[in-house]
Amino acid sequence: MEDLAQGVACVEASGCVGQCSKGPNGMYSEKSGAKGKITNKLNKYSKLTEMLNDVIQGFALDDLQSRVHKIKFAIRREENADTRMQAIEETLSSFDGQQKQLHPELVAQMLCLRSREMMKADPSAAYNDLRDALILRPDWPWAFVTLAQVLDNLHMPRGALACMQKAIEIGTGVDKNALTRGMVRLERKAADSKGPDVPPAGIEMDIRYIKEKSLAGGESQKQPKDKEKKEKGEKSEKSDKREKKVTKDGKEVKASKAKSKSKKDGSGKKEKEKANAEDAEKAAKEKLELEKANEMEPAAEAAETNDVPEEAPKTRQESKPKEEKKVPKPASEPKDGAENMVVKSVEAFKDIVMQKEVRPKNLEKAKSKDEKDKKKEKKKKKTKKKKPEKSDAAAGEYQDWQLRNSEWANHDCLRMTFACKGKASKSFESPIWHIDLAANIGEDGEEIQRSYTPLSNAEDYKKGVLVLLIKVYPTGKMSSYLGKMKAGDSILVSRPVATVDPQEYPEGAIMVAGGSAVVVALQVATAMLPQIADSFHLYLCNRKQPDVLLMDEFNVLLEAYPKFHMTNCLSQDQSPENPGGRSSWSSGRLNTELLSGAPQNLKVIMSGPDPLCKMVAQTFMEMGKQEDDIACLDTDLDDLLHPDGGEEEVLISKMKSSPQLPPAEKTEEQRVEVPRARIKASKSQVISIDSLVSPVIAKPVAGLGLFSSLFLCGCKPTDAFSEDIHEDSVKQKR
Ligand SMILES: Cc1cc2nc3c(=O)[nH]c(=O)nc-3n(C[C@H](O)[C@H](O)[C@H](O)COP(=O)(O)OP(=O)(O)OC[C@H]3O[C@@H](n4cnc5c(N)ncnc54)[C@H](O)[C@@H]3O)c2cc1C
Repeated sequence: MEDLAQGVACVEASGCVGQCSKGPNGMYSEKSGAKGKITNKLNKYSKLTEMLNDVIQGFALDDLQSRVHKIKFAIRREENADTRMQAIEETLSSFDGQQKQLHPELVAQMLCLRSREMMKADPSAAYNDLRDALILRPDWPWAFVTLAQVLDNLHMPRGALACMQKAIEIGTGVDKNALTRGMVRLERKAADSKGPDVPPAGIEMDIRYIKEKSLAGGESQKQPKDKEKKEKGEKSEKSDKREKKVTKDGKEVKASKAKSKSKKDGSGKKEKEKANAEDAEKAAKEKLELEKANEMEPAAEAAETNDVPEEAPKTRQESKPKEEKKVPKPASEPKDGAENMVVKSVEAFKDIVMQKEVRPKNLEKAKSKDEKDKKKEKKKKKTKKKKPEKSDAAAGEYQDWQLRNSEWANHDCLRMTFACKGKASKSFESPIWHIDLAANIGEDGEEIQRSYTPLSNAEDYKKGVLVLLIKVYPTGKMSSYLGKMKAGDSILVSRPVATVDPQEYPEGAIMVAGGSAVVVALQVATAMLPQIADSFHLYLCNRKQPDVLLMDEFNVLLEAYPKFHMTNCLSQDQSPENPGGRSSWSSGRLNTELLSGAPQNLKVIMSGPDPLCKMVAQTFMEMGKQEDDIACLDTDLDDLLHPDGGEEEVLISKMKSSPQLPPAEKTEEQRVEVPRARIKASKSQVISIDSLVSPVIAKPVAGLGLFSSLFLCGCKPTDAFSEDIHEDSVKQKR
């Protein structure tokens, strides 16, 4: 979304918009922070562009942008790594010069995608791609986030931290809370490493902002200088060695001399020289942009010798001819129209970069003003002798909760009790709610988030108590991690998040729950039963009798509410002989006959493994229900019912037959100053308006006030619950 909105809107992360079952959702509002128009099910490229069209007047993409964004959408969802890489390479090589000049952001985005593919196998290539992406888009937070991952993989936590800081500082299009959590882990790593980062061979730390922080710190703070000196010595030795070339007669000479010799020999062809000159001009300009935009390490040796050392920052322009600074500027002597145009667009791009460069300074000013204001505020508070309010999790942050106790509720379900280490949030948006748990798991410390519906209630949460019932899957990332937690261990817990809005079910509902979704079912039933006009029908699906949990609680509700009907389905077991209570029991899988027993005017809520939810949705649709009448809490219903998706999914294969991207439609003259909206996407994001040059649209955006906001709720329903038969086919969706 952020890529699509570039130039017209900044996308920022925020909290949930409370419609998880219909997510991913997008929300646009006129005032930052206030809730506004929500668009549901933003799970297709076409739906994203539809929403932007809808809320941002004047939003438009040219053919090239549309095509590349569709390809990116498809690449991100493609499971086969080779296919992804092929599509990326094809797209990158299909950009022509004009397209690159007109849409540098698209090239940067593709480079970033490629670096993600290569970060494990070839981190130095991944680094170089990101470096090139940052030449094209120096203020793109996502490139810094990706660079952080690359440096983290290279065991360079300080450099990674600097990248994360930069991404947070720029702030658009990233989930700052998630990044802050990532920083905690990196800080730990940096503390453990006790010294400056050590860049491995092949990584030239040439982005000064990152380099300074990466090579500083710890006990060895003094070392970097010596080390740098030493490195520099080694470097010039190295570059000296590299400069040496072997002439025909077998003598080693300095490369520059070798070149002038070849010139004297008359071996250099005129065309080659011209091409070299163009390359050199381009490379010099790009290097200049990067130095300015990212405070790149100036190539000291080059300044001295007028040569660009071979180990100078590598763009994919490959090698740079040594005489580049002596080359007459093509700009002053345009040979033909096309050449002139390219030079012009380079200049135009430079202007854009320079303009963007101004932003951080403005930000700095704003920041120092902010700091002054904060200081004033603090002073005021001091004089009033008021303690500063401790922040809670209401803003969407996670808090540390400590495991106090855990016990097995049956053969695979753990009942876990947590206590909040700080002050727990008191803001609840719905009586049907859940929390998200987040933890860095596995060797890579990958951040995993999963949703869980507490057994304990809202009042308990406010007091800082949380009881969860967790079904532990041996192959499940989060559940097996939880299974290994010991009393005293901590985990990050989100503020309460709305799961469904009971107001949308005034008559009642039909609910189908598989396995551990029993907790969700109990909460939904408890919240809905007192207020519904008709009835509530629960189908609880398990494999065997010992899997069935919380029947005491359900029996209490069955006693209290005659409008509550419950059917227990045991797919691999007989019904119990004397189950007690009002619930009915059925042996065998849930089927059409059982489902048709519920009143067909009621809407459906499902939670469980994908195959179960898919079967239930299809059955109800055959009975005449619309997709809108069915909510799936775990997986996007559209994905379940139409797994082959839309046009973007077949785009990668189509690309092979027509790899050439369409010609760019707009010239740089068509770029105009437009107000920049601010988008909020969630796990959500806010749009604010700055004035930036937009490469996206030709018309100024009208009608957006200074605080216009668009929230994008990424509350993508997570994977399914266990319903016996389907366990292995459940795919992680989050
Ligand atoms: C609103 C909401 C509330 C939820 N509340 C609870 C709750 O109270 N208690 C609870 O235990 N879970 C709950 N879940 C499910 C939970 O979020 C996770 O999906 C679940 O714990 C599995 O995550 P994992 O990381 O362990 O498994 P993953 O790493 O995501 O999955 C890896 C493998 O584990 C197995 N597996 C994982 N999940 C399932 C499944 N659901 N059914 C069958 N096999 C599976 C599969 O073999 C799968 O391939 C809830 C989900 C939502 C959306």
